[in-house]
Amino acid sequence: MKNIYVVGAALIEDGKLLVTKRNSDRILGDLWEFPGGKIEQGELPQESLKRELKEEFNDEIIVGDKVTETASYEYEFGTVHLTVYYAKFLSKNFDLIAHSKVKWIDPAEALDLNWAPADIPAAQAISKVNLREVRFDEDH
Ligand SMILES: Nc1nc2c([nH]c(=O)n2[C@H]2C[C@H](O)[C@@H](COP(=O)(O)OP(=O)(O)OP(=O)(O)O)O2)c(=O)[nH]1
Repeated sequence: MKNIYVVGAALIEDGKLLVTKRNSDRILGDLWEFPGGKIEQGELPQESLKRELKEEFNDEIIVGDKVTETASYEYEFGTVHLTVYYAKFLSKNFDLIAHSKVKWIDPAEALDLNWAPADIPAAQAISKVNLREVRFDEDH
């Protein structure tokens, strides 16, 4: 089975979480996810995340701590190992290239979305967090 290493960003602002819906024509189309993508050879996960957000939204981000441990899910096309990191925007262009929809939600609402299956542990973890208390290195 093919292993696919993926990073996602839990982008937060004013206590809200940004969630994105995958375009219909992609693998796992129309499911909600954390924006991000595959880790490429030689990249640190945090570097992949910054590159993906630049590609997908044309935005710069700051990457913080992991939301929870890496979750693995066996899809028919391979096993995705997904790690989600807290992040925040430095710019906000939001060019929608890979997504059909984005919205800001309260953490508790994360439990109601139709997520890509690998995302469910991270979504559940975030649903219990007061996002206003999430700190980034530069805040210390
Ligand atoms: N970006 C992202 N991908 C996820 C999440 N959850 C999840 O199972 N995946 C899967 C979907 C894809 O198989 C893989 C990430 O690849 P990707 O986002 O680059 O999407 P893709 O395969 O459609 O694009 P490509 O690089 O092949 O062009 O991980 C998530 O929260 N974010």
